[in-house]
Amino acid sequence: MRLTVRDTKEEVGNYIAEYIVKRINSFKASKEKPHFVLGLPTGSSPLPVYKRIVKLHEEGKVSFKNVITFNMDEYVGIPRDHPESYHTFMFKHFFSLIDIDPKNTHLLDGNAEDLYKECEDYEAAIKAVGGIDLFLGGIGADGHIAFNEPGSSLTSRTRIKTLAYETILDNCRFFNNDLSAVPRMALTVGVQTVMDAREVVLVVTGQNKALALSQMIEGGVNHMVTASALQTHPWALVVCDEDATNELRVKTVKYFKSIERVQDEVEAKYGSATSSRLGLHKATAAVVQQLYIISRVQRRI
Ligand SMILES: N[C@@H]1[C@@H](O)[C@H](O)[C@@H](COP(=O)(O)O)O[C@@H]1O
Repeated sequence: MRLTVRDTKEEVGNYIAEYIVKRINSFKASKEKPHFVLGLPTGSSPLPVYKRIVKLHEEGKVSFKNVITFNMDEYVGIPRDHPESYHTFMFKHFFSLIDIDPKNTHLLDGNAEDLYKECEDYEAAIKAVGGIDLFLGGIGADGHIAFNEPGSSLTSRTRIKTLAYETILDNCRFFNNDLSAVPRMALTVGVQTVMDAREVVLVVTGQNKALALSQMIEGGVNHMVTASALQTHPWALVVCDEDATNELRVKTVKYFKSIERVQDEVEAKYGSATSSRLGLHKATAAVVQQLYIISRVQRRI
């Protein structure tokens, strides 16, 4: 797992937006795999990401013509056109502002007649398009990813979940602070559904996420902090702002910042080849070799 720290939530949004746009633009469509498949979250933290992607789209720097999306979750029992439904959120802040074909956007239907079948069909739909290439996620104050509340199985798949009281309290701000108006249940992709994505990027901003961030990065893999499962993902990136680092050890933050500095040096030296994992691997190997040679020369001196 990599951690990238930026000063503000806007900078976090810009960084992730540009990262995702780069991925979409470097995707090579083929007959077998004509679409880039993107997993998406709702919440206040990803808003700066969507804002920046929309801007890049307006500037003609990215198109969503060959992108398919799957959202992480949706409340059960509120109308699709409710101002706080995740359907409304996604169309308002993203889908209506880009050139995506609405047929290519997928959201769970929290009003489906058979909610179990809805969840099974969602997993099947993800599978049918070859899995998710990049899953963008947020984190709850209790460390949940999507709506996988504490105690969720780390091998869970799309299903119905009862929301934790902490999450209901957190989300109350979106429902005019009326606790009774917040839905008590949701449909959510499982931890394993997220883990199956080829790449996962997590947006973590604000002081209220600091404890969850330290638990997911410095604690062990634990079902009480479901986002910690990402520690075992082969390609996970967490991007946070300074406020969210408040509970991390200074050493942890310094460590990840140093990794980023070295990577920047490598990229400056080896250029765009490093944007691919293979390129980065080769470049890193070359740098390691150089450092080894330098250290031997120094020892002789
Ligand atoms: N189901 C969503 C999560 O996917 C999201 O990560 C979380 C944090 O939201 P916010 O970014 O508003 O703090 O809210 C909800 O619980």
